[in-house]
Amino acid sequence: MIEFHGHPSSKRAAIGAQVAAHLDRVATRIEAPGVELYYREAFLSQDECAALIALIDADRRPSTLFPEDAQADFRTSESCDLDTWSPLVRTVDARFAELLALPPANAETLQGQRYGPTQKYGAHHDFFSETSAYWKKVSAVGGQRTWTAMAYLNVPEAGGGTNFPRLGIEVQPRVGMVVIWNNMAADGSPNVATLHEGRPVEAGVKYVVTKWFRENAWG
Ligand SMILES: O=C(O)CCC(=O)C(=O)O
Ligand SMILES: [Fe+2]
Repeated sequence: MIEFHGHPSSKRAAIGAQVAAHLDRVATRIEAPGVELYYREAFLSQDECAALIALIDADRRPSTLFPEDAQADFRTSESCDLDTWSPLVRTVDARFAELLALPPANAETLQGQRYGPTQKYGAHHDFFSETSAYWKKVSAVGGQRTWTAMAYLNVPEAGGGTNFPRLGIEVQPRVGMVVIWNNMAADGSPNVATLHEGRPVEAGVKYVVTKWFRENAWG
């Protein structure tokens, strides 16, 4: 099956190599065929996780999809953009940028997400498809999404892992742990092997925060 989502890019290839070299020093690599995937424990403290959960509970509403045209049962979680001016969010934003050694200006607004029982985020890519109707719009504002960093704020009683079906890897939530991956292949083109899903929560609730980095300054 041919899945074309975009062309190689020397700029994105360079971002990939530079961030991976940095993460090799500050995070742990998960062996994954053809994908740069890392984790780091205790990226957020227990107190920070609890405070972020409170912010998400105050603001959450049914998640939207980007683009907005996918099936209704695909992303059933609730989510919100976290308040950029909150001191805690500013601290966490700065820590994400430092973790990846990427310019803070390239990061999208920190997104919080809550999954109750049965809720999930179906298999998707975080990169934008250059063949999509929205590509023109997003490419003018920040360009392609390169790296994703997602931190777990709690551990659900059952379910809720982050599954990469093409890698045969399912990451299990741990409080304060961050998972980081490059959505681009080595040549800077969108990497379909990064397909991933938030598995349904079977019992309890799951909270995460996600940071998506663009190739250029965003917003
Ligand atoms: O909740 C998860 O495990 C996955 C979330 C995700 O894919 C995202 O925020 O882009
Ligand atoms: Fe994702």
